[in-house]
Amino acid sequence: MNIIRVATYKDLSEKASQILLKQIKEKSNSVLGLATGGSVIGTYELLVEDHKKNKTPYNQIKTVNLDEYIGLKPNNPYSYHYFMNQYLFQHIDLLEQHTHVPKGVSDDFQNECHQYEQTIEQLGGIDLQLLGVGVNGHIGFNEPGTSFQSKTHIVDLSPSTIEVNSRFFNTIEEVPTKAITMGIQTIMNSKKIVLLASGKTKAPILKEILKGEVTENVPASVLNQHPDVTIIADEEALAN
Ligand SMILES: O=P(O)(O)OC[C@H]1O[C@](O)(CO)[C@@H](O)[C@@H]1O
Repeated sequence: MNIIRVATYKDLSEKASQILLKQIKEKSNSVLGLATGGSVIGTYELLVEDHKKNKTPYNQIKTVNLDEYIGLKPNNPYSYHYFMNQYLFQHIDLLEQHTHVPKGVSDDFQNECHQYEQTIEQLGGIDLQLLGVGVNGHIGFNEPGTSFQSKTHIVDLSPSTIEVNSRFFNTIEEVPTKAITMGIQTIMNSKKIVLLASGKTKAPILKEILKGEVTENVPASVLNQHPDVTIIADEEALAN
């Protein structure tokens, strides 16, 4: 595991955007695995700024997102589809048909999960997967106890996740209790992984991950078994 220590969230976003831009420049048809949540907003803002200034092309880039809340349509302002359009997709020349976000509304979720895995396979796999990490160690919405062999599946969100993510909703009651998420095996099949950890709330879980012990109680600990993981963490997240 390669740990890049930075001072602030701004520096973390700067570093992450540089790594993504390097990937895009080296492989213009890269398949990027994308995340949502607070950790990645600064990175997406810098990619948009770069595109406006330097016209970095995204027209051959494909994207696959980690997760989506069950019950939220793509046009719901609280959905991850909406998040991605708001913070990234609508500001760059990425083709909509090249973006893939798991469907939060479907009459056959088992098929949706299977189709999502098929999509990733047909794209040739993920070249670079961007991750945040939940305070309980979740990656995507893979909560503690999720099998390391899991593929895209439906999850019951943990109380901790519902509580923490309620900050993006009006009330905690509005937070969906289920989600569709890439599985841990799906994530681990990515060629490269970049995990962002910012702020003091992530210090305890980051310490767990960096211990090196691999346990399904800490989903992100599985990254210790991946050949090409970069963790970008700021001082607060690395404070013991
Ligand atoms: O970056 P945040 O908002 O701390 O979220 C961390 C993780 O939690 C999720 O938002 C799921 O709750 C992931 O998509 C994200 O990587």
